[in-house]
Amino acid sequence: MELYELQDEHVGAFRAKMPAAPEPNPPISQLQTTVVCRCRPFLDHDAGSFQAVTTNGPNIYVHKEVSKAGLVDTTGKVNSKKFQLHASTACENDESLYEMYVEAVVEKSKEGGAGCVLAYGQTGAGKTHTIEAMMDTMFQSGVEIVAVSCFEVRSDKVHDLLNDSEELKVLTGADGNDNVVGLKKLEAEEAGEAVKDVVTRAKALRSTASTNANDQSSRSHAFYIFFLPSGGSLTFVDLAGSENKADAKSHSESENADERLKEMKEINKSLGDLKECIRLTLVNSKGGKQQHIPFRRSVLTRLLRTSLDVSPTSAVKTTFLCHVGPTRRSLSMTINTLNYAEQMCSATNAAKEAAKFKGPEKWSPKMVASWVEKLDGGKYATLSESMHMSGKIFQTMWLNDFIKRVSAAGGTEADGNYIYDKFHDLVAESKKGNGAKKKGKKVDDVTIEIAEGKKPAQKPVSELMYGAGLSAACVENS
Ligand SMILES: Nc1ncnc2c1ncn2[C@@H]1O[C@H](COP(=O)(O)OP(=O)(O)OP(=O)(O)O)[C@@H](O)[C@H]1O
Repeated sequence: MELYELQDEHVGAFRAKMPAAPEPNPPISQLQTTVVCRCRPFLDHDAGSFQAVTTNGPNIYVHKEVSKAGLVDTTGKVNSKKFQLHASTACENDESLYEMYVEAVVEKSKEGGAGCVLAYGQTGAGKTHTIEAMMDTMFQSGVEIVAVSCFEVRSDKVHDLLNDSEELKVLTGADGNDNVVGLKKLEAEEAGEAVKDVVTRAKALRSTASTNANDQSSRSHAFYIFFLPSGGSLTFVDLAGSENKADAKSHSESENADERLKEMKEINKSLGDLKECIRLTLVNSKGGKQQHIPFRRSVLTRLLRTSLDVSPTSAVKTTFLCHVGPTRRSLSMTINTLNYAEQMCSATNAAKEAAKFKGPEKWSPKMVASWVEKLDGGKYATLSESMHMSGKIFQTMWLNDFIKRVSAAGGTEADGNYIYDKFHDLVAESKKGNGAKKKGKKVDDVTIEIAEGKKPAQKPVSELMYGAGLSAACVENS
């Protein structure tokens, strides 16, 4: 028996012992940003390498051979490392994948909102396969499309895939959003061909090349934008794959070696910028000192900015489909992809938690009284009864009036000063985004309620950048 077969047996035993994954709560379709891992099936060229990825609901395990002092265990033992996203899938067919993770995004666009489905991951992991299958399934399901635009981002420049790869500029509008200017928007009835065929034509113009990992590797980031009768839009993004040294080696042996290597560096740079934005999005969503997120570092991150908004009130409903290869051969890239996917997922979850936090100025009278009761271990508990006023009233109250109130309840001037200062500190804190989340700070166990059903008004798609639907002003009709 070959070693990889023994290793496969150990992975099989690991899978057999795995408990059933819990149902996602809340259901995936209710998330504004969803991060899913898709592991592509085994292909002929994977032969000779063991199955290094196990998917089980939100849990993804990667497996690596056990080795001691540089020697691989010859009995085939494997070690496992766990990652957690919103969901994961291995052998799901394309239709099921669409139903589970893409249909809700399409529905949002049908209602007039903005949706984005984005494929991320290493080269050869199946991004193009998935994005094309998701678009095809959408066409087959009869979604009505009124217009389409397609472009690619190559070497930090935008090229119109419906207009002979014409180079276009990205400009920042008065609203701060970045838009591709002059992009061709082909109306369905004007096109004289089905939208599906328009997309096929656009795909043919996209730059591809052969690499070690993939015969038909995409050398650019492709954006396909569909405009729906509701005014909503839906964007499918097929990112170029991140590459490792082995792929770089194949480039150095190819005919256009210099060009290929330059291309690879550009792709890795833009993906590096994207990773940095994801990393800092996580830092910021955890509260604490807010960091500058360098969205402007590359055209890719400028254009993905609204789709990277992980807050539950984000204007764009987004599904990130992170792709990994199934074998041991791609393990280091798989771990890298999952690390960033996990950061994105954590950022989404942290932003959701942060949104639950209600600043003290929004507290009910009961919450204010409860806070005073527990302040400094109950030192001011006897005054809490006289504190039945809303956080809003407390915030606008003058100090002398507050002290009078405290004195009437039997407190001292110093008590009044102290409580007044503490409350205003808390208001300032929450405005900085730190709120109750900041380490060492507690809003003294006051129940922080979620402002249910109070979502900010959705911006009309026409005001948003491409990811949320191309700004109508910036798309030139054919
Ligand atoms: N779910 C799948 N089912 C069957 N075949 C698949 C699947 N995913 C990927 N493949 C096959 O794997 C190969 C690589 O897939 P694909 O070109 O989509 O990778 P990619 O991630 O887009 O790569 P690159 O970044 O290099 O463009 C292709 O031959 C594709 O047909």
